[in-house]
Amino acid sequence: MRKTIVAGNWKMNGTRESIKTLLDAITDRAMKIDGLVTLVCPPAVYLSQVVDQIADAPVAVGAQNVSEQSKGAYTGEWSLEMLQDLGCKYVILGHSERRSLFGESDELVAEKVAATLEAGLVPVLCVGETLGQREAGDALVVVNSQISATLQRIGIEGFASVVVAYEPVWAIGTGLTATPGDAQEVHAAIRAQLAEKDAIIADNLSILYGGSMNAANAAELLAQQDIDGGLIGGASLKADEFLTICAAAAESRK
Ligand SMILES: O=C(CO)COP(=O)(O)O
Repeated sequence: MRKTIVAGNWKMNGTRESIKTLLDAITDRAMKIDGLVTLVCPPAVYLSQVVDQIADAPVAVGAQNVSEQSKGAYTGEWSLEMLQDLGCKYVILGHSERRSLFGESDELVAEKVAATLEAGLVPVLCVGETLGQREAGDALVVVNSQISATLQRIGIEGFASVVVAYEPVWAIGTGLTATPGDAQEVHAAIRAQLAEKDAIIADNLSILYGGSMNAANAAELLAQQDIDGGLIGGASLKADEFLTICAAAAESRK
């Protein structure tokens, strides 16, 4: 059975104080429902604070990135072992901001996914096309090739423990959202690509949508057959918006 996952990617935002306030509001009202995961991904420097504050609340914690290296002379990086040590369960990998601003290639992202699986954490593998690629009619080709790079590295069995997030680059932080139909088309194409290798693994894979998802548009997106949750940026910084999306996700499981 697929999990429904609502993940807040806080990106590079917050202070100790603002994160405490936001998290208090989320943990107060987070729902404990079988198969529903509420996930927050704070900036790395605040991971420890967030893990401590969550205590027994039904909220999981993820990092926004990790090194593929295990330890040593990698100034500015952090390792999977460190994330494990903190009690972090998920890692967002291959976000389009990492790909475009920090030069992360498909191959590097695949390497990070493999290392994350090996460490027993759950990778949230992000894929998505640019506006130019969509306008050229290449959205599915681009997304399928991003998935292929990781598939080659970890094999289909690896996808039994991966979460995929489809985030069209043109929808991130722009207020433009993919129509439910367009998003569903890409989600179905990702699932079909993996189903060619293993139908059961593909069917159990959670595929999240990201890109200007908010309290107003979440229910319609989440109602799509192959949309199993959201990876939320801006709207995850407001507790009410985020919790409304979580409630829509809970409703979509019924
Ligand atoms: O990049 C995103 C989540 O990873 C989406 O960001 P927005 O929700 O701000 O568009």
